[in-house]
Amino acid sequence: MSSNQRIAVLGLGKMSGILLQAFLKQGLFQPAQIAATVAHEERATTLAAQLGINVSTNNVEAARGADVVLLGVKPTQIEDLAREIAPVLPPHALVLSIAASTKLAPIEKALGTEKPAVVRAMPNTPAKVGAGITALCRGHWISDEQLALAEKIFQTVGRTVVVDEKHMDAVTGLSGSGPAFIYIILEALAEAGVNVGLPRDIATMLAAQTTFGAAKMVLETGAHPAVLKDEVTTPAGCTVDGIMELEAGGVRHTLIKTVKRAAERAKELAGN
Ligand SMILES: NC(=O)C1=CN([C@@H]2O[C@H](COP(=O)(O)OP(=O)(O)OC[C@H]3O[C@@H](n4cnc5c(N)ncnc54)[C@H](OP(=O)(O)O)[C@@H]3O)[C@@H](O)[C@H]2O)C=CC1
Ligand SMILES: O=C(O)[C@@H]1CCC=N1
Repeated sequence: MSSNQRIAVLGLGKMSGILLQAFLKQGLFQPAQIAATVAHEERATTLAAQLGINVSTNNVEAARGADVVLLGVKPTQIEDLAREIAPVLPPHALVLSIAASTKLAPIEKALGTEKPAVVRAMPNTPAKVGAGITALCRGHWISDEQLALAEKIFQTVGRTVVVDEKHMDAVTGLSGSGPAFIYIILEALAEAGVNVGLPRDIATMLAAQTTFGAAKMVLETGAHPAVLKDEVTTPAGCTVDGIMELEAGGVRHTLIKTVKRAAERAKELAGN
């Protein structure tokens, strides 16, 4: 970003905090280009000291004249926030909403200008280590250049994929919420390692690296996961006995229901 462009991060919570720290670390924005807000004064003071940026509780002042605005508040707060900042946003401002559930149309309507430029994004917390995935969908008046800018911003924290808005709740259930599901699976695998006699730190490292390695195999070979699974499964060996237990435990059914429920919840949250 050029040094005279400004970003406002409104609602500097867990997810937008991860993004902002990555932007700073990668040099996408310098501290002087950033203004952020939270709800509570004492949190604003702490974050300003921690991050060396301007953090306040004043959304209007933070958004005034901003080139890029990242909305990081809860889904039910997005429309009010958009209405609050609408009068001070320059016509060219690119608004990025990371809220689950809240659709583009009500955000565009709340901004009220003739052709507001809004991109909806669903990032995830592995962004913290540069291994995030962000799904983006373009608002009604987003130019190719603005979409490219949104992609560039989120590519500082991992991969991006552009989807139709109709897929955003499904994305939320799979990759937005997904890290939490994987952590539980990882924790259970580590517990399993402890159960068969491994020290906990070694069990956790084995579980995490195995998960990472398997994911990297899928991403880099492009092979179907079932083909990769077959490579591991020696006839009459150990793996197939393990797989029988996994299937008896209904892991597929449980994961399908898990993502389905999270995606349904994403439909409900904002109430639009
Ligand atoms: N956590 C995740 O993994 C992901 C979250 N999201 C989305 O990100 C959004 C935030 O979630 P998350 O980061 O988990 O939640 P947090 O509760 O951590 O963040 C919400 C932030 O909004 C601030 N806030 C509340 N009201 C206002 C206001 N009126 N003006 C300015 N700031 C305000 C809060 O301030 P204070 O700290 O002072 O209370 C808080 O910092 C949600 O819409 C969620 O759907 C999207 C993808 C992944
Ligand atoms: O739990 C949530 O609602 C948010 C959206 C995806 C991840 N966290």
